[in-house]
Amino acid sequence: MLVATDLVKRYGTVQALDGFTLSVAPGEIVGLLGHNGAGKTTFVEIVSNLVRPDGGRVSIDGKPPSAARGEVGVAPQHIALYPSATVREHLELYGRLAGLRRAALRAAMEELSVVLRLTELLDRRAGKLSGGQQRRTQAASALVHRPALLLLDEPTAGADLETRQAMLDVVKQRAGEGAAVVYTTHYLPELTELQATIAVARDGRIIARGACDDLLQGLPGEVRVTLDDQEEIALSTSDPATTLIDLLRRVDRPVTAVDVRNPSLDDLYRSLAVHDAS
Ligand SMILES: Nc1ncnc2c1ncn2[C@@H]1O[C@H](COP(=O)(O)OP(=O)(O)OP(=O)(O)O)[C@@H](O)[C@H]1O
Repeated sequence: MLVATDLVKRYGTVQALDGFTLSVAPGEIVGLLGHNGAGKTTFVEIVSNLVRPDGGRVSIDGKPPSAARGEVGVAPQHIALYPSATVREHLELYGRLAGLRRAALRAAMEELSVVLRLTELLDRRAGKLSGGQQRRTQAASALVHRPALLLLDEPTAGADLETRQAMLDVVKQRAGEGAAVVYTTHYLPELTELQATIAVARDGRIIARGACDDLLQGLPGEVRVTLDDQEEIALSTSDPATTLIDLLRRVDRPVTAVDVRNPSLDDLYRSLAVHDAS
């Protein structure tokens, strides 16, 4: 669905993208990770036709971004709503811009209002909504025309639990219906919940890409055993089960608690030394 190859983008002396390559299949959710400044937003802006690359190619269902705008839904990182327009007016505007009319527009608005918990807010002005309510309105505006490609740039930044869950639900639903999704986030557990594949960006390119389980293979997990006098033994291991059995054989005091932690996305992130560079 989305194929981006060797994208290059410079801003003066800053190399925002430096050979950024990423493909997303229909129905796939790609969790795009990376430190601040890694190039994630620049990539999203190029695919949404807001920014022109200096080099490389983007194909959306075989078309360049300029010819594929109707197939793309974008929820930018920063809130971009019209403060004096209501939630309903936003949905109508974005739906109409994408060619939806009358019954089809009403049905799309109603469905999204339910799933993004906006029904009670439809006649409120966007400028008067809370941050989470604005996030949901922004996502609804991106989704109303059922785009085949969804670009969600940190859609849950600053969101409370209800907003986060609504966002995850709608993303799963749309991917289940065949949409390709690029989902940038710094909250790694969301990607596990979304069963996303992972792409890690660093310095303007993708340095790791694949299924979560494959990327985690071989990374160390942790085994933690607490003894009766509260002493704790913690071992880093790539084979937690065997390490635990060995450890339990060796300790000669009563064990009061055992904790086995398999490698997580946090460990992957750390192993790639992806630190917040801001
Ligand atoms: N319009 C611009 N003008 C100048 N520099 C820019 C512009 N947009 C992005 N950059 C620079 O390009 C680099 C990549 O920025 P980008 O916003 O793509 O990173 P990001 O991975 O989305 O970061 P974050 O996680 O903070 O959102 C950064 O060094 C940034 O300062």
